Amino acid sequence: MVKQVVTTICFVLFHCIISYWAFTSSCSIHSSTKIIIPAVARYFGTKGRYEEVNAYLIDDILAINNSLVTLPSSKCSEIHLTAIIRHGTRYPTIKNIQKMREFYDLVVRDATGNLNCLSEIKSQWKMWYTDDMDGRLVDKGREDHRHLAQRLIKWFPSLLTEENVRHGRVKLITSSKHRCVNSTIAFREGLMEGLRIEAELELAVNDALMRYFDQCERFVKEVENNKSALQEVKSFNEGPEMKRVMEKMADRLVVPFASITDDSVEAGFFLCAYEFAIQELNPPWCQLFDEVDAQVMEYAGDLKQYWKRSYGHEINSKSSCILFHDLFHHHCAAVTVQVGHAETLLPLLTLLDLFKDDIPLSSTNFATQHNRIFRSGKIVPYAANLLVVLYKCPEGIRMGVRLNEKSLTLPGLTDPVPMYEDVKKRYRALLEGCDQETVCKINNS
Ligand SMILES: O=P(O)(O)O[C@H]1[C@H](OP(=O)(O)O)[C@@H](OP(=O)(O)O)[C@H](O)[C@@H](O)[C@H]1OP(=O)(O)O
Repeated sequence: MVKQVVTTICFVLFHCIISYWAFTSSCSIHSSTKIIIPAVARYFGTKGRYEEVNAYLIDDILAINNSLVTLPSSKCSEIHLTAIIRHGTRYPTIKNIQKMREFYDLVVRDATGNLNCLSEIKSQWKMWYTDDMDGRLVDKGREDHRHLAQRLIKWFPSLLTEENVRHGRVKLITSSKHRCVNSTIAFREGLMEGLRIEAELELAVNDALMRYFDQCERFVKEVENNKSALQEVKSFNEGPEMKRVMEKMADRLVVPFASITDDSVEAGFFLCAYEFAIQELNPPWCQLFDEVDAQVMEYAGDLKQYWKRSYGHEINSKSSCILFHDLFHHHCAAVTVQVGHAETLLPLLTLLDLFKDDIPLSSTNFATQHNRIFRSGKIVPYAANLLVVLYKCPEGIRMGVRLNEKSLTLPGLTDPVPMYEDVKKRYRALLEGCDQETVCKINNS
């Protein structure tokens, strides 16, 4: 009898353990100690965290990884740093909040699937995003910039100094958008905290430099206001890969296929991405996508960036001529920090011929682009940063370029820290041309 009671107790205990594990493993997963990263987090594109690009930061947000950076000889000293930085983690824009709300309402109203996550979405999760959030910076975004400032002090201790701050040799420039202004304020706070000082440090709004795309008439006419400029994106969203994602979503929710659109699956993917990026949760929304779905969603996002901000149209990169020239015009500052958008960085990186695949991204070659170089989540996650350093060496001035705190070798050059003169030779055509007024002029021909 005793043996039977003991066996029963063990069986019940075992069943409880299994069912607890099954529940947590199939839905939103909270761990009291570590953040559980959604399996699809690497596919969030421009909605992705900076930590997904530099995973060592997850354990120590102030760590710097010297093995990722190539320095010139120790006889060289840093004389100038330009840092062009995307704002930190933000809320969704209003257009996406509205899509997310619509999808949430559909799931709550119509979904009858028996996935554990669906019951969590229907019984626990509440739509908390409101239109007024519209792309504003979140607390995590302030942290992104505060921490980046403190890491840059560790990377450049001879440039980011109390003396340079107090003598006006550190300049802060920002886009007028609230997420950029607030990121720059957070960056400044991180700087003061890292240097352990309190000092006056003005920030200057400069949209001609940080939002040049708004003022480039040819870009506005030929891309921003021209729906056909993103035809590849539209075709992909209407194509077989996206259709399969939509079908699988309808099957998981057990709703009519016709009620799931490409906007629905994008909204669901954004709910997953934003819940993780903003609250560091692994939300039930992420369980509605498998890895293949996530790769398709990532490619749709990359197609948008490619055709609207990068190699898709020449004017995309040419619209950044003003920022390109500014990069080679060394203000009297020791450090220039410029805070903008993904669309501030991507055209400039394109103008420098960086992240260029041999085969253009199109609506019909997803299957062969799995190993593409152009992955927006790797290039411009939240707080992405392009660092251009000038070094004074016995042999002359050298230039080092880093993206997201990793050294980059400029295309056409072999030295990871080339002579400045060689860089200027490599980009001579742009330095002698690439006149903003000329390239942005609408050809009335
Ligand atoms: O899809 P949304 O509305 O989020 O697109 C945003 C841009 O976000 P991104 O596509 O880069 O994730 C936003 O860029 P950000 O760097 O400021 O986040 C951009 O400023 C905003 O206008 C939206 O871009 P769109 O091209 O107008 O859709």
